[in-house]
Amino acid sequence: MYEGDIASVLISEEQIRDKTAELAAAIAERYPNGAPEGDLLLVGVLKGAIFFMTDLARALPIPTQMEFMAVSSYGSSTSSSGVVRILKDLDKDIAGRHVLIVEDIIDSGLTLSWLIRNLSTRNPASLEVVTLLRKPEATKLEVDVAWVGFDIPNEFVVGYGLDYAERYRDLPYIGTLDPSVYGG
Ligand SMILES: O=P(O)(O)OC[C@H]1O[C@H](OP(=O)(O)OP(=O)(O)O)[C@H](O)[C@@H]1O
Ligand code: HPA
Ligand SMILES: [Mg+2]
Repeated sequence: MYEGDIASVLISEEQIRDKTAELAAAIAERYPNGAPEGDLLLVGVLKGAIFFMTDLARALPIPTQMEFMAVSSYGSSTSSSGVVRILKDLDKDIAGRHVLIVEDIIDSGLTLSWLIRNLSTRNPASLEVVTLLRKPEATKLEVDVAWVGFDIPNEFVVGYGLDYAERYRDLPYIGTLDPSVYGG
């Protein structure tokens, strides 16, 4: 699949599975009796977080509900446009709910810092973040994140939900993209 486009496998399927189980156990400790004001509400950030969100929900030993929000700042580029747009808002009110934002990656930090600010104004009972990946060298805006799966080098990655121009999301692992694909 995608022969020649992937320069290297950075994180294997098995590593993703093990890390998801580890994160789920850590998250469950934070909500020992589930969330008191109704089930924990997972807010997945489309589209990148879809695979992580569904795997995490199934690994969590506490009841959860799911909402999705779509925001976009990358389009078909490998760097953030700097402008975050809501493409799809939450369907439900989150006031009084325990909310866990589920992200695939924190790169510049722009998307998440914007999202935290936006969701905070809706008065959730608590608001935490779990991200599978983070690029510490690329982060421009520090974001308070409770759980991070992997810190990775500052390279453009694809797979397991992450795209380049909408491609490669369906890869089961996370890999680096050969620069020839985006003309680098
Ligand atoms: O920390 P940042 O520099 O803001 O980058 C992180 C965000 O960028 C990607 O989303 P994208 O805008 O590509 O939308 P997508 O998930 O639909 O691919 C990714 O899924 C994160 O949401
Ligand atoms: O490295 C990345 N890959 C894919 N999408 C992204 N969005 C932010 N950073 C990345
Ligand atoms: Mg994208």
